[in-house]
Amino acid sequence: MWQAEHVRARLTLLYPQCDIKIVGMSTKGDQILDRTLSKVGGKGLFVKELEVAMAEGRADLAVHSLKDVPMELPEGFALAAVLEREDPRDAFVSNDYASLGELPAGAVVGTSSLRRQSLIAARYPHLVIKPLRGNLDTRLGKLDRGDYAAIILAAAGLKRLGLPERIRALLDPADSLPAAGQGAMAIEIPVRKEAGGVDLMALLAPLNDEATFQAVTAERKVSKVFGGSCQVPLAAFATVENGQMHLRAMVATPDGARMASAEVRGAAADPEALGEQVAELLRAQDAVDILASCLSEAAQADADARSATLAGDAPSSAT
Ligand SMILES: NCc1[nH]cc(CCC(=O)O)c1CC(=O)O
Repeated sequence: MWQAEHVRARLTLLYPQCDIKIVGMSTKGDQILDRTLSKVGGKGLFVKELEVAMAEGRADLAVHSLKDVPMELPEGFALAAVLEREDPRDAFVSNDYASLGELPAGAVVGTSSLRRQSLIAARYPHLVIKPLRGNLDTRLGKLDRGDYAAIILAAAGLKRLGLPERIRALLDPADSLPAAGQGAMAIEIPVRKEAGGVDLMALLAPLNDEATFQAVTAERKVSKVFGGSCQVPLAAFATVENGQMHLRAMVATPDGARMASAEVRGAAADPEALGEQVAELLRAQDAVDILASCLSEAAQADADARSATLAGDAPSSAT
């Protein structure tokens, strides 16, 4: 809702004659909270209902966290703008500790992101990672209740909601490489064919931030090359300065035991090529094999859960 309000405010400044209404919606990704996103089926969960509303003409555009937008949009939809990025980093949030490095052996860290899980497991094998889902208030509530010693959240969400003081430390991208698109908002529109309608793409173009657009295009390319799912730990993060891009990416197993990482620099004007290059470097480090082992592990975990249920055990829950 904050993001939708933000886009409305920006559009109202540009087009004061427009009356912009917000249609608040809750999506599957908001509703299913007892499973990690990778188990609910991943990307698309925060997006589908909004696309249905646009297809039915109940909405003209949708505002998303780009991180939750699938790499390939369904036929008939397009991204019209990517707004200037908020802080893309992961944030360490705790009431008792100032950083991951301070946490004692056995301390419980909350995150449901496979990417964050594998990065923490690789660097801090003495910590225990437990799932954590829900909106920001729910997650902070669980931390405050003492369920976790610390939790990892996107800094962008905390900053947008006016809670920057909850951030005890910002994780250096060199240690905790952000997810593709993290911290960026995107506007999705239906590509309507009928003549005489307004050209939404052109109307929204002034909200697009070119450097952010280039960075996230490269990041999303890497993700797309490796299947674009959030069933696997994958990070891709680009910065753009003076037309030059620095793109870093990583794939790993959830336990952090196997990891491939690579970086490239080049002209920001050709983000897809840089995405391809970094993907090529990752492939040379067995990225495909690493990801295949993640997927077979996930399939095995699902099969185990199913047979446990069949055997009469309580279904496993992620609380
Ligand atoms: N569904 C998870 C999600 N999608 C976008 C954000 C944060 C905001 C952003 O990255 O723009 C979050 C929460 C988190 O990672 O803590």
